[in-house]
Amino acid sequence: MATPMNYEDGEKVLLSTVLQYHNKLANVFLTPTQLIVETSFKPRSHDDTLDARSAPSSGPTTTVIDLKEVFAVRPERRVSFKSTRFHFKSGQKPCLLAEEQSEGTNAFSLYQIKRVSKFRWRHKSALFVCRDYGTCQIWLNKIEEQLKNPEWQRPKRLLVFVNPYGGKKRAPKIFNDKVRPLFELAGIYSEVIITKRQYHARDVVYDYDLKTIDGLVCVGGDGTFSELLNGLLDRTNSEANVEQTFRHKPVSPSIRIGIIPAGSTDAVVCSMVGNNDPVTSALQIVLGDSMGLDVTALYKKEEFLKYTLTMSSYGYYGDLLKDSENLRWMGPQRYTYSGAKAFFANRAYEGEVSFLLASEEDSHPRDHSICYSGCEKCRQAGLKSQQAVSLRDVLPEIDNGATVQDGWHRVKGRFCAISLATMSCRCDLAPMGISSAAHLGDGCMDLILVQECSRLQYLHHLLRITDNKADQFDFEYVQVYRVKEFSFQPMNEPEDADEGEGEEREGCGRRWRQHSRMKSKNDMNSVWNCDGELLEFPSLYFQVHCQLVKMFGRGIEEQSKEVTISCPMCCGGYDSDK
Ligand SMILES: Nc1ncnc2c1ncn2[C@@H]1O[C@H](COP(=O)(O)OP(=O)(O)OP(=O)(O)O)[C@@H](O)[C@H]1O
Repeated sequence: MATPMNYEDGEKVLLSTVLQYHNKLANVFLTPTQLIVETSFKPRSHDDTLDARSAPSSGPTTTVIDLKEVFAVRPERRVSFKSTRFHFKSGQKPCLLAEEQSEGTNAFSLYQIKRVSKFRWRHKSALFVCRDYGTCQIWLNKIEEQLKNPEWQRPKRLLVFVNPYGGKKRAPKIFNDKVRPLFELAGIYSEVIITKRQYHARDVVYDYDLKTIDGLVCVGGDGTFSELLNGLLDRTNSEANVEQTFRHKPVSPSIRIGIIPAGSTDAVVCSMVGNNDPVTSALQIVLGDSMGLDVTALYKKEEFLKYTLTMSSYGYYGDLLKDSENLRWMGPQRYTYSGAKAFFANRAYEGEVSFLLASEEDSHPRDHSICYSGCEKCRQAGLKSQQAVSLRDVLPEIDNGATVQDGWHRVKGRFCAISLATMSCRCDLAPMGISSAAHLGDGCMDLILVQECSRLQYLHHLLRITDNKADQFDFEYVQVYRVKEFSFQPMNEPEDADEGEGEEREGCGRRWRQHSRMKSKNDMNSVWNCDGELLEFPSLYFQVHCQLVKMFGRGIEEQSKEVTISCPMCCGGYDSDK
């Protein structure tokens, strides 16, 4: 075994030996963050076990494996050097081959992610063969040690909720076939709870001993995630003695949440990853990447109702959801069907919207800046929010008939749709999202107002949402603002609202209730669709909180990076697609 030294880039070399890598001999170096494989066989002076004259004369290839993208190292069955395809001339075999008789395994595999297509990840393995058992053990131990780098915050124990009811009811199969094997390979222990009813995940999270786990994972849709998030935030606030009163300051939970998409819309995952591929999401959890996600607190007038994450919408999307609730048997197709019905009804609702604009430096919904992994806007916003800097002082001029008072802007009118997007809300039907330039962690919401218009005009707007290159806001009857707070007052306030039957439970300063049963008795009004939950009370107030929750994930990668092991030899590696 060679003595420690520095590699060419200055990184400390922890181990260096000649190993066999994809049937070729290679100088292999382990640093704290990389495994460097030099397959041009030029033995270094530190390795005296090789006969330099025996080096094959293939061209030089250096492969750098980023350990941040390696999630497991595992011993393999012993590999006989004789069975490998060396073509050394007689008398030129390197002397390490003579040690093949020793006991125990002499081979290990390194499991790392690979990018197979836009935003989709899979994993592959690379086999390394050592001269003997002892060398193999040293490599295994040293690599395992590096993979435990505390900065990478990789989870070891997870509490997983699997919703067998949402989407196409495939969550249990997705978890067992695609996710569990990856977690096991990465050495993650997961306690699995199959949800048995609505709010099951929320109730468990409220009481579970969270100190025993490194993260929460839900296998389901946006609704399942919303329940989990609400349970966690309620609990965190309660433990910090924060009453969830009007415009309260919620406390950020220390535990992270991951989502494996298995719902109908999966807008959170699509907005965070770029697709709703369960394997990609599982691999992002395994790697332990973290990112902050904005959360919006929702109030019925001044009474706190819940936290939302994706989109809250009144009018078209509210009517659509209300109609689709009785059509769950249709699966995700119900949204297309109910969407068509709501479109032909072409209703507009009267009311007044009030909003507090984000400051100019927070950017604009039409600035075409997509929130990619490592987004600078979100990074800056996260820093500002930590420093508790108020961004409400600078308010730009706005047009479209809005009046300004006390920093609040007000627009009265009749609206086909009023939507608030806390994130871009990508999904199959809206590949770039409801608001493509919305950010995941900038502490802002995009407010989209579609004034009363004809069916044809509304269709133009809707079609542009499905077109990933078009600007869905470029119409005189559509206005879009980046806001921090928002409220809606219908012109015909319902006098009486049925507070609903069903489950109630004391939460910190509020009563958990099946909000969907709150019924407005006024047909002049629409309903709110908040994260896919129906709220039949029109007067709502929203306030966004910058990066309130920490998620497992890294955001949408701007462009497919090169495959980490970029040499022809790795093509024979194990492919998780197989
Ligand atoms: N065993 C169960 N039986 C009935 N409902 C359940 C059960 N487990 C969970 N639920 C409820 O199912 C609801 C819908 O789940 P989920 O949001 O995951 O799927 P979805 O609505 O199809 O997807 P999306 O929200 O992405 O459109 C959740 O609100 C959850 O409370």
